[in-house]
Amino acid sequence: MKLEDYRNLLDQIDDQILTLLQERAAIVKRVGEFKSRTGVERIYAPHREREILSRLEAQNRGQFPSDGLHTIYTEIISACRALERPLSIAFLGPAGSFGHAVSSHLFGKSVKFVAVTPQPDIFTTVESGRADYGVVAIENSTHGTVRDVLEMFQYTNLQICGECFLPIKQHLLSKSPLAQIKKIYSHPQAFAQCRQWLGQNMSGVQQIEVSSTSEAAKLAASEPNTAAVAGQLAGETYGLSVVGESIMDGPNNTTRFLVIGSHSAARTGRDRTSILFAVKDKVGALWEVLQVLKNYKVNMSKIESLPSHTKAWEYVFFVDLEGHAEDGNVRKALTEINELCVMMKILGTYPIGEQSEGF
Ligand SMILES: O=C(O)C(=O)C[C@]1(C(=O)O)C=C[C@@H](O)C=C1
Repeated sequence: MKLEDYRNLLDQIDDQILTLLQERAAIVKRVGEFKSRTGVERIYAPHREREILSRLEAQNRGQFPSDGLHTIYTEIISACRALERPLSIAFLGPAGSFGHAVSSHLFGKSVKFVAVTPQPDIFTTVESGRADYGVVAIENSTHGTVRDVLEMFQYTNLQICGECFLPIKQHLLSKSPLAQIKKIYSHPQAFAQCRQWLGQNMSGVQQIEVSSTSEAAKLAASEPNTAAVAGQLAGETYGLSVVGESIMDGPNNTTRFLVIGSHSAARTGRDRTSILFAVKDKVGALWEVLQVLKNYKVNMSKIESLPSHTKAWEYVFFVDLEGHAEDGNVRKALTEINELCVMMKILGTYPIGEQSEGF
């Protein structure tokens, strides 16, 4: 066959793909009409999106590049979802942050992005309806919990409806050569993730903490002889070069992000449930709660204590459990924990996050 013949075949395939995309779009519009008529489900159905992506990835068996399939399908669903109603997503701004990268990985490009600073304000942005969903960083594998985000869960009625694990690569970005850098901007978490490299290679250079890595990149782009510790997307967004590549101390530096909105997700079979509770002031109170989880064979993947903010030295516990809140064993365990505790709140039940490709 000649090159032209192959190209003719590709044209025919592309025509078929286009016809199918048009048919898909028409059906999704009807799904949107059905949802608004009946009110059965929200436009964004994270469990359903996960089901589609998992099914196609399993069926593909690597015949089409797996990352490519994920990206294409995220964008197909994003464009179709926008036909029902375009969604707005709040992330830690300005543009180019890791939160921005995760938001577009999860929701695709056919959404309106709303840049918000600092992270706790993402909660108020969603609560007030200025955005439909928010994406917040909750913990990092090297540096631990993002406390100001965790604390917000004590006060909000928003629900967690998704999560995503993002391998984070921090770089030293600048318009100037390394030897001329006098000041480095970054978010405190990013500085903490790169402490060793900065100590060895940039000792004596002033470090200035700012509200996000993308803000740091924006500042470094506007001032000579400055640099930012930030990710690749921030560097590309503000036209900075990589003068120190992958400078993080831990090789598997990963951040966990949560999606918050007005609802949780339905069951997928691989789910997580986050709860917050306060125990009674008595011997063994926390042990009793953990015993309930053991009895119902519910695996706990995280526990973190926070000051209760109502009384000095009183604590609330933030716990992640494996399973959906409607799974029999989880439901029974939650009922018993609720009876044992002074307060218990389900923060959300949602599909276990996948590890997204690094940015
Ligand atoms: O199945 C639905 O609920 C849809 O609205 C359709 C669709 C899709 O494009 O397949 C779009 C948005 C939802 O988040 C999930 C899936």
